[in-house]
Amino acid sequence: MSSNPTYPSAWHCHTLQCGPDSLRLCEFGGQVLSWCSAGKERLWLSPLADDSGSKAIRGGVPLCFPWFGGRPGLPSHGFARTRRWQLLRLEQGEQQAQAKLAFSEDDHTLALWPYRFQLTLTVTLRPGELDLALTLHNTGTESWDFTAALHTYLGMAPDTPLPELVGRHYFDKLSDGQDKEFLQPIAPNPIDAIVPGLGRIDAAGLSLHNHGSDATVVWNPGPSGAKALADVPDAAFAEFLCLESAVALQPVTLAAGAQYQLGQRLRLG
Ligand SMILES: O=P(O)(O)OC[C@H]1O[C@@H](O)[C@H](O)[C@@H](O)[C@@H]1O
Repeated sequence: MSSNPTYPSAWHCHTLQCGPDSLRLCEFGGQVLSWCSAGKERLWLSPLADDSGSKAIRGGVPLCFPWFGGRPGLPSHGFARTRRWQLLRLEQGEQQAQAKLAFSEDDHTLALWPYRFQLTLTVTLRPGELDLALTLHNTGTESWDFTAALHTYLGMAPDTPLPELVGRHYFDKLSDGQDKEFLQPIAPNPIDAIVPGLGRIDAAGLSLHNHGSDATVVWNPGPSGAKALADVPDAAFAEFLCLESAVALQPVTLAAGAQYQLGQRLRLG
């Protein structure tokens, strides 16, 4: 297993290589940080991302669980992105490379959310393709509800044309969930949209396929929002767009012993 010395040691990073394509991921948060395909970085990672290994990393693909969004007095987007995951497997290959990480309850998570679970993230890299599959397993004896997201930060301008979104209705988190119609271009205004459904989105030569989700979340803080975020450089709102595969509209109830999969596949072309 190779670890990556260029990222903070507190993140515990590893590299996947598949032919010329490469990917970096870390045990902290079970988070993918970088995906280089066809010679280009496809994700965005903030140069000001917290490097302590105790706060959420701004960029890559944070995993939100067991809730998406905020809850009074509890960590934003749950706790999965701020805990260390266990690397189970890392396999390199010319046609396919794969990593598997897992995360289960511990005393810290039980104090915040009193349920037993196992999350498994399978990251599969193929030439021109990244597949992310998050399996949620209820390992306890009672059912629990969750919302969740693969909070993907794409390294593309927020005014990138998104033809599948134009004209669709969304819930606007910036105005108390009001129903609005999606218009382009987004930038330079902030956007925080929960768009029901939407299995596939094309964005600047990249296609995204979401599965297991009830919505795609589109987020960019805009200039004023970026200024308010300590871990985003002021002008960097123009460098990324989050297109998230999410269970955000309706919590899913998972019975004891049951499993659920939420995923996103990104493909060039
Ligand atoms: O700053 P955080 O906790 O990583 O969240 C960033 C954004 O994540 C998005 O998914 C949410 O819809 C936004 O409301 C939120 O501001």
